Amino acid sequence: MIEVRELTKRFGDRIAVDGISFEVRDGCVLALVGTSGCGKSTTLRMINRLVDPSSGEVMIDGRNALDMPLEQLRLGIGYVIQGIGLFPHWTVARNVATVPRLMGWERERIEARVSELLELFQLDPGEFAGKYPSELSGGQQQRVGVARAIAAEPAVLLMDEPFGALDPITRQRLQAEFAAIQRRRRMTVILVTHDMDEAFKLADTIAVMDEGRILQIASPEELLREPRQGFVRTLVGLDDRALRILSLHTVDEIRREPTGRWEVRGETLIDRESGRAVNGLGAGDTLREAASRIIWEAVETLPVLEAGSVVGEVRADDVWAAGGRRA
Ligand SMILES: Nc1ncnc2c1ncn2[C@@H]1O[C@H](COP(=O)(O)OP(=O)(O)OP(=O)(O)O)[C@@H](O)[C@H]1O
Repeated sequence: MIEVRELTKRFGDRIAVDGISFEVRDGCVLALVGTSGCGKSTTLRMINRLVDPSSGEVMIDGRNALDMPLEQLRLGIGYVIQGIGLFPHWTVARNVATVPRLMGWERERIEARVSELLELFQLDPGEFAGKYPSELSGGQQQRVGVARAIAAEPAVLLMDEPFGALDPITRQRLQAEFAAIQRRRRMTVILVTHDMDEAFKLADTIAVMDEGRILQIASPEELLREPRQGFVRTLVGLDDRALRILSLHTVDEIRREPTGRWEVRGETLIDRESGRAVNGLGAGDTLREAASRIIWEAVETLPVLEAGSVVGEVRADDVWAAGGRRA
């Protein structure tokens, strides 16, 4: 658990962070979002004490981070920075092994961990372990940066624009990989981003910052349904909010029992009512994907498939209701 209380940073006359308070519960992801210069990075850097707070407190698992020996604090916190920050003269393996080495892990354990992480991030250890950062693409470097930050399984992970400066496809892939790892490892994460979609995708809670203050801190859905101020409304993008709300929910949440209208013929699924072949939805698909498919196929109902058999169906009305204003 991370607790930040009345944290303030002044640079000369300028207040970069202005008395902010928040908590991140164990295993949760908090996203700090806001426009450039609003104090996101400074907030993050005060937590691992790369920046000294002017006033306020940071508590990590009930201990005051400002009183902890610096090395002990930093070794317990994974940190992914803007622009990657890999050591250029070290191989990928050595970069990933940085913190485990500092912690004095046995050699075999380090090697096993490095291989495990490279595989997790789809970097074949045989091919990549011995390469240098300059021999990698931007996306590969970014993966190594994230692998390095989580190598020693830190309880706390701070990420500053970890997927910035990537093409949209690579960014989405990395976000999905990170989400899958986070589901398994349950680290306590603070993610700085100016990309609202990234925040909606990865965070349990979003804090919207402006001029050093937190304007609103809420779950993604609450922020979309009840943005408190003009700036939050602009940032959240009200025009897209129905679709964004749909992307927070899965087919599994609204699926009904299947009726007898679906017939499996070999590899093909037939809707007996229309006589047309249809593609089923997966239980884990988002309602945004379901909505898109319903519109594209111009149908009222789509089947939900699991391992080739129909396990449910989704009705268009239920999808529209999930994305709409609640009565
Ligand atoms: N070392 C420093 N000395 C003086 N001013 C600083 C320093 N670091 C940050 N600032 C100022 O503090 C304010 C907040 O900066 P910060 O980097 O935290 O913003 P940010 O929201 O992370 O922005 P970005 O998304 O552009 O990185 C800015 O006005 C910045 O110019």
